[in-house]
Amino acid sequence: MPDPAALLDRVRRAARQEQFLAILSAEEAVQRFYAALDLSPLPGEAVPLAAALGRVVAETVLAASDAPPFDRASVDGFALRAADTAGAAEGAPVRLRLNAEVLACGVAPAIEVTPGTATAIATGGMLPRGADAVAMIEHTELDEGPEGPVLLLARPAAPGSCIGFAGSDIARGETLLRPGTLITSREIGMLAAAGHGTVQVVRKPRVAVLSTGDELVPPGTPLPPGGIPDSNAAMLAAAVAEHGGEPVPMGILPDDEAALEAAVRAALAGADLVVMSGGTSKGAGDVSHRIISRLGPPGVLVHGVALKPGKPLCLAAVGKQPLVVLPGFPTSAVFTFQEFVVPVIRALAGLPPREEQAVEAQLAVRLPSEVGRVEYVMVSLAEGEAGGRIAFPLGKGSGSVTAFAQADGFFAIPALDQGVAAGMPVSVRLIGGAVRPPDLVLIGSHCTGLDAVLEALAAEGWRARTLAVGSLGGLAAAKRGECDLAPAHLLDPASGAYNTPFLSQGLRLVPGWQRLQGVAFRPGDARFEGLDGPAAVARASADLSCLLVNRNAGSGTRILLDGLLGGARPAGYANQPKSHNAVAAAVAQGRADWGVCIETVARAYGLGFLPLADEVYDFFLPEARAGRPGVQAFLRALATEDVRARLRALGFAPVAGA
Ligand SMILES: Nc1nc2c(c(=O)[nH]1)N[C@H]1C(S)=C(S)[C@@H](COP(=O)(O)OP(=O)(O)OC[C@H]3O[C@@H](n4cnc5c(N)ncnc54)[C@H](O)[C@@H]3O)O[C@H]1N2
Ligand code: MOO
Repeated sequence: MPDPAALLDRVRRAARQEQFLAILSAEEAVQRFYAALDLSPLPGEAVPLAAALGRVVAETVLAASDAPPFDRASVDGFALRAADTAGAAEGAPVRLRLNAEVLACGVAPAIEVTPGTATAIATGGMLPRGADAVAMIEHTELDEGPEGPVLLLARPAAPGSCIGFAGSDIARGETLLRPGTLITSREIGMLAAAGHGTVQVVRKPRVAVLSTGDELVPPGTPLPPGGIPDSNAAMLAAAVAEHGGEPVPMGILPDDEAALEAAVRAALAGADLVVMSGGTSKGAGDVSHRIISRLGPPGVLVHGVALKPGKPLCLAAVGKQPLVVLPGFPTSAVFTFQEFVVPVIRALAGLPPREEQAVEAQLAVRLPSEVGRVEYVMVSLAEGEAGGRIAFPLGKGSGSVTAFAQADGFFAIPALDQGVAAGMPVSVRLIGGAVRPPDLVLIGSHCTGLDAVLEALAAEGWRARTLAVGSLGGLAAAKRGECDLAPAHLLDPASGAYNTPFLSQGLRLVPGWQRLQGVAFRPGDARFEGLDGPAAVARASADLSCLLVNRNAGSGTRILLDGLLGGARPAGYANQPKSHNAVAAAVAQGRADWGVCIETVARAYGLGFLPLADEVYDFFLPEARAGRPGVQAFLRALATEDVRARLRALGFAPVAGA
């Protein structure tokens, strides 16, 4: 733990200092970085075929042998001379004396097929000298003559018939594979057939992966207070392998200059490329900077790029060896890795540039953007009413670990634009290849009960996509025809009824289940114990020391709570996470003292629970979408006793007739 005075000093120094080199555009950054590197494929190495899968061919491979290696029969039958069979007909078969050998596979023929003779041969058997055709066994009969067995053939055989000629598939010396070919099982089969036991492949670029940060712990180990699992290193190592590199995990380094410098030097010595993450934007960033400047020219080439996510990206080189410091935020790290580092790894690995694919889509909601940086927005794609695609921003910031993983793609908002209006066309670059539209799109409120229905659907092979945007957001999407179902729990204060009052033309309501909303608090908290729900809300909201964890605007829970608060703004009101789980977690961890969530979730976190409302969770269904197979499957699943039993087990009460 650094002492507070040292920490303050570090903060002051960081604040004084010019943090970034001149901020470059992404294009300028790429140009400056790549110009300093040698991006030709690494030298080749011979590997046995068994180890060649996924490798890249380093040099042109010429076939070492013919395939097939000799003329061979392509049917079971008799090797013979075509000229002998002229005039053969039903009723007037040609008679050929059978030679005393049988040419099974792997048998070298010993007897020449002379005029008037034939030799029995198996599919794949080596053609004997003298023979120039093979007759299928089905077209022959055997007879016994004075000099032994005789073949009767009732139809003529053309020269070359039923023969696979040597080298007809692969000719020795023919080009089999060219440099840059990715070796799959198919290439391996060809290599084996053409006489190769090994193949020259591009050496995999070794990519050292280092994480920096005192807060990081290896994934899967218990988190100390303030600890964060090192997800960047795990993700980066896998991404390195996905693009033909060999990850060299170097572990987690504390924010300590000497240790970091030693580790970076070791990484440079043992790898072709060094990728670090974390500590690029603030105090510790200076550390990386100072270290890099001591490693040798040219050093830092780029620090600061006008894009979001990824502004603090640092691109450097030692000699021609690339060294990259990615921002610590996971989305920023993965995004900048994909954009700036993947092309380098692929080039060194001898792989062609990654194929980029873009699709046009309509932006579902208005999106503001900061002027001055190109902003990349991660989106989920859904099918619109007219068959077009709709892009929904995931709405997760650079600190999210899920945004990149869950997005179908991203689009760019130019640096000088203040945002994009809803309904505008955007060009979405796909992540991870083509998107197969889901069978079912649900947009709206999330409920743990929904997982029970979707699990049953998944078991039948249906792929559903859910976007949790809150009940009101879902209702709006349903009205615009952008989803198949909009799960919602919307209370109409005037009538006290749920959901039905919000129906409009073109929408129908599919009954779901009832669930209990209430106040969650830590058991034993005397400020709540023994009260009923509404009394607890009244008391807690009047107590300044009692911290609320609120919910996001537009969520049904927020509407319920706002109704109960009647305009009051208790302490903690600005803390507005997006799920029941996040509310329960905040209370359980003591970051807040109370919040509103469903009973099932409160209980799962071991919290006390004071009921507020038995609310109804239903599904708005756009009429135009009712006939879709995915929707029909959903309705069927919802009605099965299995799903209803699962819902009851989770603490939900399925509505009769649902
Ligand atoms: N005063 C300023 N603050 C920040 C600026 C700025 O310009 N001025 N830039 C912001 C931007 S933009 C980004 S992006 C982040 C990047 O910060 P760093 O690269 O310095 O990263 P850290 O501070 O070390 O970490 C940020 C965040 O990410 C978590 N992290 C770090 N490494 C990992 C890892 N291996 N696995 C998972 N998570 C990791 C770390 O715990 C922090 O939560 O800075 C903004 N701030
Ligand atoms: O540029 Mo930072 O990467 O926005 O989060």
